Amino acid sequence: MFKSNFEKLLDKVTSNLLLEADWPTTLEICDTIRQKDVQPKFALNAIKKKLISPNPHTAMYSLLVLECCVKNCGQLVHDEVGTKPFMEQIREIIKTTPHENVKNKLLELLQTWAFAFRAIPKYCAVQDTVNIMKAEGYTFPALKESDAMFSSDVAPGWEDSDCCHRCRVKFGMVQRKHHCRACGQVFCAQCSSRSCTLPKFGIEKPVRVCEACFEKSQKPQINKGSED
Ligand SMILES: O=P(O)(O)O[C@@H]1[C@H](O)[C@H](OP(=O)(O)O)[C@@H](O)[C@H](O)[C@H]1O
Ligand SMILES: [Zn+2]
Ligand SMILES: [Zn+2]
Repeated sequence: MFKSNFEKLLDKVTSNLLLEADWPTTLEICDTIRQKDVQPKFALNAIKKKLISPNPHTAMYSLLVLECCVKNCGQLVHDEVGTKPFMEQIREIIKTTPHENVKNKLLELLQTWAFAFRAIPKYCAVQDTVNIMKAEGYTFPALKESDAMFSSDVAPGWEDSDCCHRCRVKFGMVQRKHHCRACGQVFCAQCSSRSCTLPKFGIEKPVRVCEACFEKSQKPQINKGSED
């Protein structure tokens, strides 16, 4: 049966033969999500399936993948994790998992995410879940605020418009829309014919960018270090 690169990587990092977490491959999984090689919803469903594995290693390693994705993939993953349905599934797993360490780690993650999302109303389902579970008598470990610092930029969402952001030509049957992966704006083919990698967004393969973002990518990065 055909398995996508993402699924192969996920099988690899959640193998019950592993003696310790395979962090390089776990980070590679984050990259496949950030590069949009895999849809976040699909990725998270696959991770959740591993989370309910009867094998304690598989379950725990998949939890480390989930933690890493939330830390490194930004809004792409937060938009899935911060939803009521996902939170209900996490609550269910906490109630039913036979693995005590998975249960404790999930409680820790819930609290960390609730703190990290405290100023983002659309993810209020996370704090609501923590509150409900506290009311149900679950005890949460002490919060380590350092764990709630989510790093890394993620490419911006795509804007929509009926004309090119640069030359204002109207889109139609002939003039097709295209998106710049660097700024997320919509352009005609002529204004977005270039491509380049976007390492700051974890995009290591050349993707379509607009003229302005291409020019920016060609300038040497102004290093913020001290002038030598
Ligand atoms: O091919 P179309 O039917 O025009 O559809 C467009 C392409 O999928 C574009 O991909 P691209 O940016 O990689 O070109 C995308 O940016 C647009 O939003 C879509 O409308
Ligand atoms: Zn244009
Ligand atoms: Zn751009």
